[in-house]
Amino acid sequence: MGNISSTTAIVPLWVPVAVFAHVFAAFWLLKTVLLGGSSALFKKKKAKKADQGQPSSPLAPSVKGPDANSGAAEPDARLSTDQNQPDQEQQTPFGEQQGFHETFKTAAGSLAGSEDGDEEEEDAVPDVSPLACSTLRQHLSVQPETFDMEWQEMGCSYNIQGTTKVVLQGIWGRAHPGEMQALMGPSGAGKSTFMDILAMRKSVGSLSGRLLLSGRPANTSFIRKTAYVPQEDNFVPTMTTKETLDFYASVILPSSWSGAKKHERVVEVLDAVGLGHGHKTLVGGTLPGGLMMRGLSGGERKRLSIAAGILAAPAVLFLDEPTSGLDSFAALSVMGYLQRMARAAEHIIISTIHQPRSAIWQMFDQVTLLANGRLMYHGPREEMTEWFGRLGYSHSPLEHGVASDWALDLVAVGFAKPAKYYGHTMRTRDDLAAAAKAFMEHYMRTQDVTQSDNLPATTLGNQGTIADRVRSIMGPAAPGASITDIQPDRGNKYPTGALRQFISLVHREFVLITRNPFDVAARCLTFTWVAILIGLLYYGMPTDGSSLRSRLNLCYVGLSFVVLMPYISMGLYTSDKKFYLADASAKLYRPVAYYFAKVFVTTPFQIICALCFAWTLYGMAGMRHGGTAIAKWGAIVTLVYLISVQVLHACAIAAPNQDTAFMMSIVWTTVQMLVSTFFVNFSEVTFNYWLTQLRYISAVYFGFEALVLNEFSGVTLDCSNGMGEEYMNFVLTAFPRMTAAQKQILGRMSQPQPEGTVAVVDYFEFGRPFGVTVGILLGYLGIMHALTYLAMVVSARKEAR
Ligand SMILES: Nc1ncnc2c1ncn2[C@@H]1O[C@H](COP(=O)(O)OP(=O)(O)OP(=O)(O)O)[C@@H](O)[C@H]1O
Repeated sequence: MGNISSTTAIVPLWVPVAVFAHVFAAFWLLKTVLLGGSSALFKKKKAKKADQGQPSSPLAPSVKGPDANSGAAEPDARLSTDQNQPDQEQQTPFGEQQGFHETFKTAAGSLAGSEDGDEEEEDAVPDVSPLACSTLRQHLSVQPETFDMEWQEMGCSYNIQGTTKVVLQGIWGRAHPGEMQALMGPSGAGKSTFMDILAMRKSVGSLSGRLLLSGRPANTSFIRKTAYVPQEDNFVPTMTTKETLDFYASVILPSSWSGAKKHERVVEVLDAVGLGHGHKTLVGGTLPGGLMMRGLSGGERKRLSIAAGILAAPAVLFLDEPTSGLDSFAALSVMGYLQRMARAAEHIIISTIHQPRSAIWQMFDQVTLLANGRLMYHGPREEMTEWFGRLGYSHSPLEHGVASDWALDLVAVGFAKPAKYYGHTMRTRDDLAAAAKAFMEHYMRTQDVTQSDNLPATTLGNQGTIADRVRSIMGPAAPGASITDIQPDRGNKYPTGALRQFISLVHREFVLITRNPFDVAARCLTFTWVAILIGLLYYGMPTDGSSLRSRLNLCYVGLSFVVLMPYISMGLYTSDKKFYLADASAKLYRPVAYYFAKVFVTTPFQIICALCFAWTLYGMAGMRHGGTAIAKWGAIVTLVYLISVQVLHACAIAAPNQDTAFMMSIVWTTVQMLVSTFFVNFSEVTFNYWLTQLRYISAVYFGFEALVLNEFSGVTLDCSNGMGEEYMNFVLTAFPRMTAAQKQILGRMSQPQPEGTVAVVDYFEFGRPFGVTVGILLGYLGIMHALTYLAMVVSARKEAR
């Protein structure tokens, strides 16, 4: 039997804990501030360097920013280092208005004025001359495997409530190393579907078709030779460009590569996309929690995406709308770097693109135009207008502008197209079908289509066979048709092992949370300040029986705070889901590596925050003295907090949106707090007693029991003055349905006695051993982790394309 000490507040506990919390938070805040500051300084220096057009390494492109072009005195020097080289880009046999040089000159010159003085603008267009590209090629440490691609009769259909919806049919084409291919079409034409099939990343729908690499059927190893750059990147805003690529290098480059080789590759790729001078620049963007962090410009960010895409030297790089969201000059800059990489490293680039400006349009070698799931054109960019001219749809540059815009207008049907603006154009699906059929006949006639086992023979000039072929192509795609060589790799999809991924993810998670001022630092301070606020209210609690109510309340207040506190982080949990799903769709790492890394990094910080709260409050209020009691209080409060965090995290992942996540969490929290026995003793519930069984899912119920036992068990409060009228009235009002026996206990306590035994533990019918409660709470936490993980994996499956 111990006594509650007559000295109340435990100063040696709460003061060091509160000081630690502030130093801890200040440390992380300072690190973040210094990081942001150095980045800002760095950016200024970098802007100067870019203005001077000084390459920082042999790989850095000789670039000119908008300012450098404004004089237009020597614009072509940049693009034609080798004056003797014939200018391929100017070969526009079918009447394009401007060559690339000329268009770029005009565009860059006109933009220069508007960009003047803008220190943020870091974009520049690289030198894409053959000499510059071959110089770059010589310096690259890794060369991608090169092969010709040929795809035949690709299609996709979905079974929707028993009916077959054909979204893509009869798509043929080819691509060669170093080539830039544009994939265009109106919205819903099937561009994403086609690109996903071609990239072997499509896992839903009935797929058909065949992919040949240098004449041989592709197998699932093809997926490792490709990279996919999505429209939206998924970078951690608080990482630098170098750290970002280091992370990608660690998870996508083969484990057999040494650290030095990976480092070399990261540096050369950053140089190649013109980011070599800003290794320490933060990526920036919106942090989970809403804070905007200054970082890369839109164009630089897109170039970083491209750098991540080409890091593993893929033979084929697929890009989804690489210029979306960029201003005109940044878009030109990004595409310039892309073209340079395609030429230098002989990547095949296949990119969806919407309404490219003239200069960008002319960077493409080949074009695939889709409409309504059909192939309208596939071939050289400069021959597209000629082809449609043959069908009677003529392009007039003066009237219709850029050929790409005109082609998109031409194949867009389903809305009024006044002849005044559109001239002779396609208006109906029948028009599209007729044009697709004509193109297929043309393609079969003019292309040396590779024979393969699954496809009927097609030979140049064999009209009968071609007609058969066309008929089969133009018919609806056979439901359920699939050819194995375009199925996604379902085996070992990851280039690195789970442990390697775990280590890389631990580093990224650490940076993600410690550099976010809303995360570690703010949370630690909030927990401590709230504890101080509550502690001030309870500071100097008496040590006799009159403190019974306060001590009991504090047990409950401590737990209710940690149950409610995770709500301030709901935004972090929902953004975490978005973040994970984007990476999962890119199949960057195993879900289990991600989950363990997340738990491994976040749990210690959560424990620190919970303990700062628990012990500051405990010490200030002057709860039961003694190391064991203090440790037990800290353990229970922390466990309930971890459970609460995990429940909210699980809700954020399982729910389709944040509002639903809030609703699910609030139901759980209500149960936690109501069925904790603090508000109503279970034996007093006469109506709907079954509801009290919900206690078994209430972490607060178990936690409250442990804290009450910790505070009162084996303790004798001095009741020599009795509890007094005030406390008696409080207890009677708070527990109106008391049994006669309970009232008797209370009556005893109300009388002045030399030493009164506190009957709180008896009243609540508490008695579970502390170890059992801890075991139950740990089990609860484990189950919540399992459910969160399950919800994560299920959500990722639902996102399958
Ligand atoms: N899982 C699916 N189930 C049923 N239909 C689908 C599914 N996914 C896509 N579609 C349909 O397939 C068609 C082609 O879609 P896709 O996303 O490939 O077009 P897109 O050309 O990329 O369009 P956008 O430019 O708007 O992205 C659309 O009509 C779309 O509604």
